[in-house]
Amino acid sequence: MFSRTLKPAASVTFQNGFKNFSTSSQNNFKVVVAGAAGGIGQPLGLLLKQNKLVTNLALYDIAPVTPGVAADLSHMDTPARVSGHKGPEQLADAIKCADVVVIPAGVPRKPGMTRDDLFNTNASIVRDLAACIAAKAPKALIAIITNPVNSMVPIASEVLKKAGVYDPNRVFGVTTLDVVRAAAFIGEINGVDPGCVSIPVIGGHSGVTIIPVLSQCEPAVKLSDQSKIEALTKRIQEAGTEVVKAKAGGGSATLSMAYAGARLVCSLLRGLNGESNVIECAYVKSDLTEATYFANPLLLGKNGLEKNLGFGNLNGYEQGLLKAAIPELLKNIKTGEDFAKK
Ligand SMILES: NC(=O)C1=CN([C@@H]2O[C@H](COP(=O)(O)OP(=O)(O)OC[C@H]3O[C@@H](n4cnc5c(N)ncnc54)[C@H](O)[C@@H]3O)[C@@H](O)[C@H]2O)C=CC1
Ligand SMILES: O=C([O-])CC(=O)C(=O)O
Repeated sequence: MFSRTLKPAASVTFQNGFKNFSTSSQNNFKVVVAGAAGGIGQPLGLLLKQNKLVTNLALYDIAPVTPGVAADLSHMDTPARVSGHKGPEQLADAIKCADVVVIPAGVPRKPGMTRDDLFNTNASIVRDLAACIAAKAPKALIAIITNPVNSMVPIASEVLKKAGVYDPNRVFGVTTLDVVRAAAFIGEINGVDPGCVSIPVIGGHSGVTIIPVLSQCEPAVKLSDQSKIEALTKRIQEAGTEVVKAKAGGGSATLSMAYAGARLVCSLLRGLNGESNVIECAYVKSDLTEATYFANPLLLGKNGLEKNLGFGNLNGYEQGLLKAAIPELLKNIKTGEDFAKK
């Protein structure tokens, strides 16, 4: 559907379509949504049920409505077979033989909270899900939506390490919404279809760790004034809070997140399916900076992360953003690792 070029970090095609699948598709992937009954989980299930690469869609949640969500989606006339799994005793069945597990399980923010305020509740949820994935589907690609993403990815990674099945190429923190938002805002500024905007967003997924690399945007952002570039950067960094405030206690972004999550899962499946030049930004184990996890454009393939494409040249302003992000990322990563090692 969309075709993008990401430069200078990569000069390959960047695609986010849900429907443009190669005719040689393997078409038999099992995708698990853990947290499937929630604000993100339900529309994410709706989008994944329409993905022709998904033949088996397993919906897991602890909420009583879970079998109902599965029954509801199963009436759609698309090929994916839907199963519902409610509660920890049905988790192993949901996870077994998964190709991709996407995790939106956990509590969202209310106004006045930071993503870090969610850590205490969400850390054990992600730890326990990761432990089950390690046992039942150790080769699955894991896409973590749950906040704080910057700490949840290190937790899942440590759990997989302890179980002896860690593969850094298979664990992704979902930062796709930052990319989607940046493209939406720039599309509006430039007066173009946001689907034609290619913009890498690097770093992590909270406040100052979200670094839109506006100097690499294609087409170029039509803002000449540095103060406007800074205001746009700030808006992208604080876009989650913008939604939290607008929902006034009713949670955080769900629909745009489901859209972004479905895009990443689709790209992971296209990579698994052998398609070439599939590129997405995500937060992964990294040695590009001092931070041991970092988000930037990645080439996806049959084993998950095929090649880390780096982040190319940053201008002076962006270098300053990176400098501000690193201490925060280091702190978030340590919090996650310390929790998992307890
Ligand atoms: N990475 C990103 O860009 C974004 C991340 N988020 C995060 O996604 C998470 C989910 O947000 P919403 O869907 O709005 O929340 P929600 O409260 O609507 O849904 C969460 C779901 O998780 C389920 N759940 C809780 N504990 C569970 C467990 N142990 N196993 C399985 N399911 C469990 C709940 O029953 C509920 O159905 C939050 O942590 C939020 O901050 C939200 C937006 C963007
Ligand atoms: O802001 C939040 O809490 C949810 C989130 O991560 C986002 O919308 O980017």
